[in-house]
Amino acid sequence: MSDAATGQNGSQPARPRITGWFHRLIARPSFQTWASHFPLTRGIARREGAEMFDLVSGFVQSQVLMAIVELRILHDLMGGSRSAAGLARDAGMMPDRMEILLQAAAALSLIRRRKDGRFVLARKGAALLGVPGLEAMILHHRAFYRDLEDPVALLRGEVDTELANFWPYVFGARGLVDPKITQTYSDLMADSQALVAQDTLRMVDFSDVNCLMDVGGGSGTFALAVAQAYPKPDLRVFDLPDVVPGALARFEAAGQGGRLAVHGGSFRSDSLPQGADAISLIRVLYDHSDDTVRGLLSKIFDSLPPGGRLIVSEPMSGGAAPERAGDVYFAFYTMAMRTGKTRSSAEIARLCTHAGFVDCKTPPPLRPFVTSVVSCVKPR
Ligand SMILES: CC(C)=CCC/C(C)=C/CC/C(C)=C/C=C/C(C)=C/C=C/C=C(C)/C=C/C=C(C)/C=C/C=C(C)/C=C/CC(C)(C)O
Ligand SMILES: C[S@@+](CC[C@H](N)C(=O)[O-])C[C@H]1O[C@@H](n2cnc3c(N)ncnc32)[C@H](O)[C@@H]1O
Repeated sequence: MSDAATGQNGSQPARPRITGWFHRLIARPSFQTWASHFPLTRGIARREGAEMFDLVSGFVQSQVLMAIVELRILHDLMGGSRSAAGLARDAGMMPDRMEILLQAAAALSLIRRRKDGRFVLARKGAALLGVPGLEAMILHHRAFYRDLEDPVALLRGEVDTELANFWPYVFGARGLVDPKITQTYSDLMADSQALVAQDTLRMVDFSDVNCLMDVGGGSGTFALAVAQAYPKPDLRVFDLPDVVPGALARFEAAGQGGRLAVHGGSFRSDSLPQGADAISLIRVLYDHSDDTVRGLLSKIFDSLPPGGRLIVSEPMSGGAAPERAGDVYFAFYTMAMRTGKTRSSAEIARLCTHAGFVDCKTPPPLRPFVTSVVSCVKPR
């Protein structure tokens, strides 16, 4: 069969001829002009145009958001309406420049422009303030923007990325890093865990679990969310030795100290303790290479009893059905980190099956930009 019939690499079926013809037609400026006027096609043409412009200008929208967060405009508006002149004075900026920023934020529905010209908070801006850790996450995107400055060079592996150094724990480098900086990462990770824990708990039932070990459980945010949602299970957190004391402190502060045991170690070099009948991996696999993941899954398999359950929860690629959060944001984020990758639920299920697990399940994600879940079982 020719390449035209099988696709260039022989693995994809060829596109029907009609599609190529159709795409050539759509790519013609004269057709676009016609379609933008013809009553049956003008709605689609305008919508596609607006979507395309959004794609083209998305980076400016993100920078507007960055300025709004850095200048704490949403916090200011929480106290009531403000004028551009007043906010400009506070920000050390010319009023006409602040007006440009506020007008942009209003166009993005973060704030609202009143008839008298003053600005007030809009629902989206208020909601943003309530998402745990989101402002800090937006501010840390400065490093990500710099890594993305030349995306082709990034894809070719020619960029010495800043994100590769941003999360030092990934290679267990905590001891080498200023404790204040380490605390910043831990806070960002713990805050951004809140929504992940919420969605995971809505997708997975832990009521029959006697002992859950959260591997790579950080400062215990997810383990504590499980403890607070379910009275029965004992909790364990396995993480690097410098990290696990944070989990003990979190459980103590929540009055749940008696339910947690911690294990300091590295899942690269140490075996995992036995005794848990369920193990969770929350935002762990996408930090690591396939080799590390294979080794970790095999250690988890060995440490679980027959019938024991593994729950993986992290943002995932859409795989056969590409998806914005996983395939744009998280895929490029993990690529810039250079240690791991964003995998689809099918890829994760394959790795779990390879380790010996069966009965892999993928519940429909509630918010793919927060997390997706794969769960599986060690055969009895
Ligand atoms: C009462 C009446 C009349 C009306 C009410 C109307 C109503 C119900 C309005 C709804 C308002 C509302 C409650 C909105 C809620 C919005 C929420 C919850 C939005 C949540 C947004 C979450 C976002 C945008 C999350 C973004 C997460 C990011 C960017 C995470 C990045 C994580 C990274 C980079 C992790 C890195 C870890 C590593 C290093 C890879 O391992
Ligand atoms: C992205 S964080 C996720 C933390 C937590 N599960 C969450 O979702 O917030 C990855 C965690 O894996 C831990 N980790 C990385 N390498 C590890 C290793 N070799 N052994 C044990 N834990 C490790 C890190 O310390 C960190 O707490």
